Amino acid sequence: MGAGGIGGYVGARLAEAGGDVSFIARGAHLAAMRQGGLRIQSGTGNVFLPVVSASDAPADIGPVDLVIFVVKLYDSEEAAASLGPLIARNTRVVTLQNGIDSIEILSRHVPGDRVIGGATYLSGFIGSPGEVVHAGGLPHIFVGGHRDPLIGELQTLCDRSVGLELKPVADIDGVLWEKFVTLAAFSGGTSLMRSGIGPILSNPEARIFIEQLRDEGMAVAAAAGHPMAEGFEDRVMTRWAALPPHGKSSMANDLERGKPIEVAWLSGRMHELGMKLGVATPGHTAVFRALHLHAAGGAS
Ligand SMILES: NC(=O)C1=CN([C@@H]2O[C@H](COP(=O)(O)OP(=O)(O)OC[C@H]3O[C@@H](n4cnc5c(N)ncnc54)[C@H](OP(=O)(O)O)[C@@H]3O)[C@@H](O)[C@H]2O)C=CC1
Ligand SMILES: CC(C)(CO)C(=O)C(=O)O
Repeated sequence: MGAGGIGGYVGARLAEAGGDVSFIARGAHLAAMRQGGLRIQSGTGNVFLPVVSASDAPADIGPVDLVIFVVKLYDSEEAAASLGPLIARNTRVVTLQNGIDSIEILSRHVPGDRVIGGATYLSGFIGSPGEVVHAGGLPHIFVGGHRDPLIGELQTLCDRSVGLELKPVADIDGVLWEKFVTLAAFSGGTSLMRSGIGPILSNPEARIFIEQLRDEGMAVAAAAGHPMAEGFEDRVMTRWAALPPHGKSSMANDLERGKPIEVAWLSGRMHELGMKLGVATPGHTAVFRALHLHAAGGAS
């Protein structure tokens, strides 16, 4: 559901590994996929699927074993409400969306015990209709449901794939919070400073700002009962260093293209939690307020 930067990439890799994958997309991207298939440009090997099952109507596809839910957060409510025709008695819905709100949103539309949280450090975007660019990042996809046989089947498929490393975990909440803190800093920093991560880390003032965002996120997470585990700062650096110097967050890419942005669920959520929990978040509050102007896309 949402065959974009992440959904298009992950779906194509699963199809390449032999999975039976249908893509839910819309607009020019859907039209191009129907006409000419789906192309993935990737440093770990390009993919071309000349014929794909793709539709904007879940009813055209019908019940499936697993839905991978990767629309933007601002499209979640509508997309989740449309999932009905895909859901059978044993269907699982795995969300790889950023932030900490996705499971709750999905659980308003799908029975909560079918919803499985997840997070990925892959990076991708739609380069042109029908083409997804894999921009690097780490290939890891963390998911809950570590004892679920369906996740076991997904694991088998990912093990056969190129470039997808599925990691089922017992504590998905911890993973989601760690991704949230890491990403809120990365997205806020690369969006507000309009720069890739390389120049930010090598400029002393810019680096202080992105590290401040990281530290504010850590303080908020701790106050919310989700302290970052030992070695967090090192893991953040490893993730940021895995991206090319010009690598930006998906939010920064969307901002540049005049698309709506997920700031309310990232720096905005940090700001809101900070107010509620009594944690100062001057950096995230500044990002949220400054980018609020562009939250709905359009104007630049
Ligand atoms: N991109 C990345 O590198 C990463 C993204 N994420 C997270 O994954 C999620 C998805 O991001 P990303 O892959 O970048 O998103 P994209 O915008 O690239 O892809 C989402 C696609 O879903 C389509 N879509 C939305 N709603 C519907 C619908 N109801 N029916 C059919 N198609 C629909 C969108 O169409 P349209 O374009 O017309 O809106 C778009 O093509 C976000 O929460 C993001 O934060 C997580 C890790 C990395
Ligand atoms: C930083 C990244 C690519 C994960 O590595 C991401 O989650 C995003 O840009 O939204």
